[in-house]
Amino acid sequence: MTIPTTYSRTILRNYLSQYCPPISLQRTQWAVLSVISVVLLYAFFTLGKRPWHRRWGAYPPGPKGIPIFGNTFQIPLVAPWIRFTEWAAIYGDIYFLSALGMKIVVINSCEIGFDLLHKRGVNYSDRPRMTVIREHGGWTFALSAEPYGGEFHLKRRMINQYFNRSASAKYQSMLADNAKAFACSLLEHPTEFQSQNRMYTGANIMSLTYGHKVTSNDDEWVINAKEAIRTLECLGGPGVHPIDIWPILGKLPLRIWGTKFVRNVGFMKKAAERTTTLPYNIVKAKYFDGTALPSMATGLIEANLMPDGTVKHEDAINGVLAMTYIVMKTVGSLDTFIIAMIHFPEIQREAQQSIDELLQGERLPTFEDRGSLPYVEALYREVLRWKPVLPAGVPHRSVQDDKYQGMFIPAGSMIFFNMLAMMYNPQEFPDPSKFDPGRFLEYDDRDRRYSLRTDVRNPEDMAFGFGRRICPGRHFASAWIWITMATILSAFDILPARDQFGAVRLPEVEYDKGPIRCVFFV
Ligand code: HEM
Repeated sequence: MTIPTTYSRTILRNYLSQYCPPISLQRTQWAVLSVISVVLLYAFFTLGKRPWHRRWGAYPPGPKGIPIFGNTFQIPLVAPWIRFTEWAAIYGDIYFLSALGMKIVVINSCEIGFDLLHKRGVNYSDRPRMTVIREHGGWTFALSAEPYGGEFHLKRRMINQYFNRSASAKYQSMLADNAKAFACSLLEHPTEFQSQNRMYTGANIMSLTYGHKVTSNDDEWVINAKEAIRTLECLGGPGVHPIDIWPILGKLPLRIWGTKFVRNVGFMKKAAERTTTLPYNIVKAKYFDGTALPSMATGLIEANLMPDGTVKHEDAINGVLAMTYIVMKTVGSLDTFIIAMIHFPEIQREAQQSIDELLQGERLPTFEDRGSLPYVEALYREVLRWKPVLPAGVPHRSVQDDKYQGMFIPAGSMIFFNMLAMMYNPQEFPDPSKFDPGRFLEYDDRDRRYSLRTDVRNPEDMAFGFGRRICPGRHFASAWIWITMATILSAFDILPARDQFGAVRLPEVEYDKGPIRCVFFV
C-alpha cells in the first residue's frame, strides 16, 4: 500500500515501540479464532439482516474487507493506530471498518471528534466493554472503563469536585514545590531522570489522592502503580485486544492467547488489587483512627459517611481513586520533553533564553509567569503533539443509530478517535514529524517578542479526548507538565550522556526503547 509522503511511515512505526511486546498469535490460536468467527458470522448474517442500513444511508467509506471476516485480518493486533493513520490518508477524516460483526468507526479529525463525541455526547459517551481490563484484569470499577449511565455520572461528579479548573488551581503551590524538589533531586542524581520523573509524578498523585507521602523510589505504592501501568500496557492499548473487540472470545479459555497473556492478566489482577482496594483500606483505617492526612480519599469518605459508620458508594470512590495508571501518562510527556531537548539543543536554548529574559536569573518560574512565556507554552504544545501518549485515544461506543454528513453510524459501534492522525494532520501541522514549537508562534520583529498564534490549533483540544468523557485531570496534567518543564529549563542545561570513550550517546527518539541517557548540568 502506498501512503502519501506527508505521513512518515518511519515516524508512525516508531509508535510500535511505545507499547509492549507484540501479541503474537500462533497457528492453533488463529484456527480457533477462525472457527469461532465463522460461527459468529453465520449467526450475524442469518439473524442480523436489518433494514436500517438502506433507510439511513451508507456507512462511511473504508478499506474493502473480505467476505464474512470484513477487515479482521487487516487490523493489526499491536499498535493499530499506525494502520489507522495510514488509512486516514486514503479514506479521509472518518471511515468505517467491520470485523466479525463488530462495527468500528475511526475519527481522524478534531472537528468530527467534536461534532460527534462532544455535540452528540448523549449518543457517544459510552465505552466498549473493555473486557480484558474490566472482566479479566480486575479493574471492574475504574471510571475510565465505566459504561455511560448512573454510576458514571456519580464518579464524574466525585472526580470533577477535585480536578475541575478551580480545584486544580489550588494544587499549584504543591506542584511548584514538587517541581523544585524534583529539580533538587536531579542535582543529586543528574543521570537518573527517568526514575526521578516516575517517583515525582507518583508523589504528586499519591499525596493528592491518598495523602500518602512518597520519599523514595522504593516506595511500595509507587512500585505498585508502576506495575499496574506495566501490566496494562503489556496487554495493548485500552480496547484494542481481540477480546475487547469481540467480548464473546473472553468466554473461551484465556490460554488460547498464549501463556504470556494469561500470566499478564494474572499480574494485572494483582496490580489492580494493590493499587486500589489496598491503599483505600489503609487510608480508611487511618481516617477512623484519626491519623490520615487530608486527601481526596478522606474527603470522599467523609462526604459519604453514614451514621452507622459505613461508607456509601465505596466501589465508586475506589473507581475514582484508581486512576493512577492514566495519571502516570504525564510521565510519558515529560520523557518526550527531555528527549526533544537533547535532540534539538537550539530549541532548548531558545526556551531558556525566553525564561532568562523574563526572570533575569533571579528566581524560578511560577504559574503567574505562564502567560508571559509563549515560547515555553509552544514547547509544551509541541510535546503533546509530537508524541501523543494515547495515540488511538480511548475508544467510545455509540448507543443509538446515527446519521452524520449523510453517512450511517450504527448503534453499538466502537468509536476510535485517532489522536495520531489528528496530531499528524499535515494541513494543520505542516511537516508533522518535525519537532517544531515555532509552528505555534509568531515573531514580532519590532517588539522582538514571540506570541502564540491563534490560527493554529492547540493540541490540548485533542490530547485529552472529547465530550463527556474528556480527561477530568487535564488541568492538573497541564499544570504539572508545564511547571516541571519551566523549572528544569530555568535551572539546567540538558545534555546527552557520553559513553566511556567520551562519545555523545543520543537517546532513542522512542522513549520506551531503552533508558533516556542524559545529564543535567547547572
Ligand atoms: C499527559 C497527561 C494526560 C493525558 C494526555 C490524558 C489523556 C486522556 C485521554 C485521551 C482520555 C480519554 C478521553 C476520552 O475518552 O474522550 C483520558 C481519560 C481520563 N483521564 Fe486523563 N490524561 C492525562 C492525565 C490525567 C491525570 C493527571 C488524571 C487525573 C487526575 C487523569 C484522569 C483521567 C480519567 C479518570 C479518565 C477517564 C475519564 C472517563 O472515562 O470518563 N488523566 N485522559
